Amino acid sequence: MPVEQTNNRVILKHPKGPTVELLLYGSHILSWKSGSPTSPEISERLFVSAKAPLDGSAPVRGGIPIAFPAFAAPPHAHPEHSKLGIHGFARSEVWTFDKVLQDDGSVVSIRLTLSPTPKIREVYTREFQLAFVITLEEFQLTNDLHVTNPASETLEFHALYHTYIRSPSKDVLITPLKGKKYIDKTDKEFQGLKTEMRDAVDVKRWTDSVYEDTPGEYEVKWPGGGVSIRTRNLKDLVMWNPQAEFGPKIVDLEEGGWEKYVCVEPGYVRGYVQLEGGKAWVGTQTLILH
Ligand SMILES: O=P(O)(O)OC[C@H]1O[C@H](O)[C@H](O)[C@@H](O)[C@@H]1O
Repeated sequence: MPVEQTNNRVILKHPKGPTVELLLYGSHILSWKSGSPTSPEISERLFVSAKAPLDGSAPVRGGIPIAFPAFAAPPHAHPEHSKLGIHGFARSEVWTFDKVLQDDGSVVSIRLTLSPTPKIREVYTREFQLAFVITLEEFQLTNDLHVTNPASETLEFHALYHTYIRSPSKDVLITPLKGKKYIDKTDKEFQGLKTEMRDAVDVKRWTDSVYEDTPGEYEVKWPGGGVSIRTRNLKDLVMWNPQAEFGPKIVDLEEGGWEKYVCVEPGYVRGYVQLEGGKAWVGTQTLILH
């Protein structure tokens, strides 16, 4: 079976060997195992902390969390987001497995959905419908977040994929961000925009940078591996790794976990997506293995 469902998980199995495993909680992708064109051995491509609870008691530290409708910590600037926790509610609600969209031998694709629940309505009063489409191919994984606004007034939101790419954080380099403006959240004295001067960005030090108006296509490289990221409708990019400076303060991050990943997070987080009543928006990331 190309798609298996248990109580709380869904597993996609590509006929060539790659798999994706996700929790219904958060529609949270926990695992993407795949070979690449240059190294056919199937291996894990995402990082999940060994200390992450996977029982739905808290958002998962690792994999691909979805931030919606607000990115980052309260206090949120948007009045409709004032009661939301960090990164909004999409990553901490149980989604519904809707259906298999495609299963033709080269592509396995499924859709999950989320609509307002009583719990969401306690903190967020706007109407919305979310659909998350996961598409697994031999060497790539695509995520499409569909946001529909069934109301008549414009819906304003952030959306972001908080992707934990398994990689040696001391060696990883991300391009092309030179010349791009960003907020350095680790710099408590200066919260204005800085300009990226580096040809390739590393995360050797504690990094929490929100780049705006980025190219939408990125290369994440390290000796012996790499991932290309292609995006659609996600104009910003967040880069995050706490390193030893901040990592030990994160209770659900395993000791030394910060050495095993880089978070490269395509999103729309500077300003809000403005979605007119009755319309839909799709934000896409595709991860392509080298
Ligand atoms: O701990 P979390 O809620 O998962 O957030 C983890 C990180 O997410 C983003 O990258 C933010 O820019 C960081 O400031 C935050 O620390």
